Amino acid sequence: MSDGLPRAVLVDLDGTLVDTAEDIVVAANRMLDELGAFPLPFAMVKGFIGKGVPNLVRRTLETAQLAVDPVEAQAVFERHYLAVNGRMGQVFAGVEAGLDALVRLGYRIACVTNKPEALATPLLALTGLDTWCEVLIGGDTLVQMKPHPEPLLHACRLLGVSPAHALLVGDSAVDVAAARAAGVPVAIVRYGYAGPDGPDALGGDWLIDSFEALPALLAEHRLQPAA
Ligand SMILES: O=C(O)COP(=O)(O)O
Ligand SMILES: [Mg+2]
Repeated sequence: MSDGLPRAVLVDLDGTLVDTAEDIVVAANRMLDELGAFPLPFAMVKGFIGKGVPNLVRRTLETAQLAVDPVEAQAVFERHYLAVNGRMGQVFAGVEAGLDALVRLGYRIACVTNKPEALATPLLALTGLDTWCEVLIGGDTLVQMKPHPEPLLHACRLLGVSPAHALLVGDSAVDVAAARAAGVPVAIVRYGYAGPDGPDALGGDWLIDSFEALPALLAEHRLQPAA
């Protein structure tokens, strides 16, 4: 039963909306090449995605045993990433149809990602996902990024929705931790970048195979849009 409050769906980007791993790994390996190191295997760099670009660059440098300034290396990574951003990245099956159904039902959508704004904004535009996402909180929009609760709380404030009346859809332990700290229910996609133990081990409230499952899940749990 609806109490007339507006409802929102907060969505993660990498591994949830878009399969960005190939673009990210290419950019990381071009950074290593420019800095004079050999490339790292795809699965290894993919495992560094989810805790923001500074963490990904730091772990890539450590693994390649490169002693260079991480801030300078990050600038190199971001230059290469901007050049390939969205080239190989694919929107996961069901995302567009699921988001479209949610918006038609009256849900408001915010993208809450640890990807910096300068990379997330063009990716949402290139993929057309900005059609449905009315708010973007990037990894550098605020002082804190996920797993801190503030990006989720800030998105809720911008959409005028209480955290308990929002839902986060994500793919990683960082998403679950941020959601728990913010008091936002969380659904985990089975197809994302969950890490070695898989999505079942993350402890989300629900596991979904596709965004197309969201309208029914939200209705069942009474996270309904305003009447
Ligand atoms: O940039 C990252 O590390 C991952 O970003 P995400 O929060 O969209 O998964
Ligand atoms: Mg993610």
